[in-house]
Amino acid sequence: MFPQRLDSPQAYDIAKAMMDGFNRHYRLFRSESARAKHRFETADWHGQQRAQRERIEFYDLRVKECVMRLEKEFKAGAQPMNVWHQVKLHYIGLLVNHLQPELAETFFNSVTTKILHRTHFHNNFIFVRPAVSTEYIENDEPAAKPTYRAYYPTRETLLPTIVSIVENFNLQHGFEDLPRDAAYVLEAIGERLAQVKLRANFQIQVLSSLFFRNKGAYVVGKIINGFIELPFALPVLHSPRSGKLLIDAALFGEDDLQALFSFARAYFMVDMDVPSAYVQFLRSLMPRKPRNELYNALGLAKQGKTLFYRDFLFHLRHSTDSFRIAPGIKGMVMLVFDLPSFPYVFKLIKDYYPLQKDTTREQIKGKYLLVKQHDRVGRMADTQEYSEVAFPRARFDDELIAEIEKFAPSQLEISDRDGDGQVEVIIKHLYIERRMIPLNIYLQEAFDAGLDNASARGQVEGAVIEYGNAIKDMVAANIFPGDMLWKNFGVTRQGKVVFYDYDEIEYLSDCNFRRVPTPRNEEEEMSGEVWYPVGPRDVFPETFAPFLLGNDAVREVFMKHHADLLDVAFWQEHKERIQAGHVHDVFPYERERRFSRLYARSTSARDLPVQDLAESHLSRKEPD
Ligand SMILES: Nc1ncnc2c1ncn2[C@@H]1O[C@H](COP(=O)(O)OP(=O)(O)OP(=O)(O)O)[C@@H](O)[C@H]1O
Repeated sequence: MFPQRLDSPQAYDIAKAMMDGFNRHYRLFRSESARAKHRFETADWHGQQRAQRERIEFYDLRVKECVMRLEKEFKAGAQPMNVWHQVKLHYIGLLVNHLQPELAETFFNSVTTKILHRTHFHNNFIFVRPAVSTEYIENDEPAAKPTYRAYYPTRETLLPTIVSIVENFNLQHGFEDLPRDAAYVLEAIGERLAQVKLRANFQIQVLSSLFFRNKGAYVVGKIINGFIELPFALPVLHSPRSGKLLIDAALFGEDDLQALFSFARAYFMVDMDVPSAYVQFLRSLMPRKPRNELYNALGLAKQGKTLFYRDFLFHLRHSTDSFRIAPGIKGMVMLVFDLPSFPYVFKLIKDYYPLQKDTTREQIKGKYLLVKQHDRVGRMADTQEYSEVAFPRARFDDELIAEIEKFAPSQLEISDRDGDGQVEVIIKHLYIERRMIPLNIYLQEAFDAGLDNASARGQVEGAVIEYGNAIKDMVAANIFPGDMLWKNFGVTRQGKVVFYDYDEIEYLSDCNFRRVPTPRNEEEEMSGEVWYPVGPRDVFPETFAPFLLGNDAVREVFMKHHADLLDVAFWQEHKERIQAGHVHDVFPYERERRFSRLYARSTSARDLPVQDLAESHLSRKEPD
């Protein structure tokens, strides 16, 4: 029970020190995100990638600092429960006019659980649910930017409005030809508005900060007319020709936006006063995207993790199915399980691996961390790392328990640790990621349907093309997946192929791509074994074929679209380009969507023949 009197002389000071710790964290996080604009303006791509990587570490560093301060100044761990209750009440008081209360609550939880030991009883001390609302928060200071701005164009003023939307971001680097690009955007919008009556509330709402990632900056907003809302994003890039800025494409609708904000991409850098207001706005553009993934996409991963866990507990209460071993071929190093009614998988590192997997728990964790910090280019699933996760024992099927007892006993505790009468399965360390359809299962479904069936053939063709594209995107981003078997890739809701098996991943620049040497004698030639010496990072692309291309239909599509993946020169050239310092372009939309493909850059969009514009309408959507 909470005390009715706040009589501890130290409680306020502890709460205040904790709040100072959070404020320092958010100040540093925000200024690093805000500097993305300058890095974009000056085309400092290596700097942008470094900052994206380093910012991920900020949170844990600040939590550690804060724990140390509380221990040193207040002997926080030795304070009685009564004082901790008061600390929480004071902290809630400090949250009332805070602009990031939900993040500050999560920070409180992180610090408190480090100081006090995690038990059910201590749920009283942390924020299991938010105590302070995030609705309608705005920074009222005169110099503060609003979360979004509204523009009220007419049909006649749409073009200058688009120009001023972009100019208002005040980018300190000139555009190649902004009126030209605005005309392209206008064409794209015009197609959607042509037959529509403009209503009294016709407006364009645009988030006040740009979204930066890699070599791009994105304007994000929505067009509102009557009861219709149309989400859009405009990618701004540096032109490879002139070095000046240009709007590269116009993305519209929920699917385009989902692809931009995909869990398989790196996090954005956005200068935000009130992150919850950004999340609320983004949620109105993508209502089916869980809030935890939006926080993740904004680089606020700890908040993402907190929300995910709350959603998960809520889902557990409102479902009755059981955790089971995930469908597909079992992993050699990872033990994977899922809950059928819930769209995520849970992965734990096994205690034992077969001989061919020469690795350790620490090395595997290192590979997962590498992926987290690297640009995932839409091709590598993001994972959230959890420790000491408790599940109700009654919801685990016995086969799964037996599997964990056999392969990962060090990770398993089955007990009523918190003494509430409910036996729990407690897993020491887990990764959680989005569930996909394993590519081998996806292909098998098509084979089972019979390849004389056009849709099954299309499924194989699409999957094999996407598989090769996924590898090529990773290669461009300096990632060699290591194990490229079909089973290590998954297919997302929108048909995109994404990699998820990270234990053998390497930087491409660390690999040696080699040809298989010519045998020197008959004995070598006839040998069924590898007779030539192989170094730990040697890769022989011509040997991929037997593992991948056993099926004729698959082989035909693969050889038509991706035969270069079997050629050592392909890999070597990419390695050299990366070593020369080239930073790849990542387009979170199909290349056909680029204005440079749709329209000849030199002509004004208004001069284009009508069918060219109509074609742009037909271009395929980028799947997520
Ligand atoms: N995100 C996911 N969605 C759906 N199924 C998954 C996912 N991740 C893993 N799986 C399933 O679990 C299996 C093992 O996962 P994973 O490939 O990560 O383990 P591994 O031990 O690293 O594999 P390997 O033995 O190839 O090294 C996969 O083959 C797949 O069937």
